[in-house]
Amino acid sequence: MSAAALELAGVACTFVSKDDASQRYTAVRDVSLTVGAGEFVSVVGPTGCGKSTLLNVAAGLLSPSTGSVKVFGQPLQGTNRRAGYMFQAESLMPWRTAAQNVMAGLEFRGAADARPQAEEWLRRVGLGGFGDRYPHQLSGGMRKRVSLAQTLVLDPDIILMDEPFSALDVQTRQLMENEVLALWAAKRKAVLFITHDLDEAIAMSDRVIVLSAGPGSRPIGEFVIDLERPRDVAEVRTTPRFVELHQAIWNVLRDEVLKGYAQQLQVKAA
Ligand SMILES: Nc1ncnc2c1ncn2[C@@H]1O[C@H](COP(=O)(O)OP(=O)(O)OP(=O)(O)O)[C@@H](O)[C@H]1O
Repeated sequence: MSAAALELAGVACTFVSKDDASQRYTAVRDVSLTVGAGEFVSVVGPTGCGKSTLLNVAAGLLSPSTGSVKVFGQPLQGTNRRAGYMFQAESLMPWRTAAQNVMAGLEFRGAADARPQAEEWLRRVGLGGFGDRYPHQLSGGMRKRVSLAQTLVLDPDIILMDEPFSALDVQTRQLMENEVLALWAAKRKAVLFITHDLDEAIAMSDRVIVLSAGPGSRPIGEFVIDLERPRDVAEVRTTPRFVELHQAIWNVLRDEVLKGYAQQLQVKAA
């Protein structure tokens, strides 16, 4: 059997306060999860449970306190060079045009054809002809498309996405989700997708992993999403199987979400 694209085994992450080393917080504990080559896996969980922490571990931006990370069977050391990232926050350089933003990573690699590749990817994400615009001259949805092109132009084998569309309005978000699915279907890269939106997770994924509330979050449920592809994220939500899956996953997630909110309220009150 070929190795998984990404494998986290027994991962725990404990953060130690800079001011007081006795102050420790274990965000995640005993996390084992895999993403197969070409598989689309989402992780859902209550706010603050450690979803981004796990994505940072997969990206090699954060070393786990215990446990191991393998990328296509090889232990991960340093940043994950097989992966591309798309985060929640705006990642575009405001002083560069859309095309120059998309080209940046290729230029860094010394690619001679950075400009035509960037133009081609802008076209694929529906922004052909917008390459000369600066980020402030684009809408939020368009900027996300540029970010998507910026990630995909590097042709990563693994795509790590942390709530990439959470800042978008519902319609733009659904358009972007469908575009990501179409691009994913064409290239079949491994995707680890973090979201707090269960509908989005089900509509997009092959598998949904549910994390418990923190501290010490860990996977408490794993669901295979057997909805037919290709999917339209808006239409698939109306199918009986989607509703069934939603109910089954929500049954596991509901209590954790309530715990997560209760903890946030305690932190605020303290
Ligand atoms: N560098 C850090 N130092 C200390 N604590 C941290 C650090 N990074 C994350 N945490 C804590 O670890 C927990 C998990 O954070 P993380 O951002 O991974 O959660 P999340 O599930 O992505 O949250 P959200 O759904 O709100 O985006 C939180 O309680 C957070 O405060």
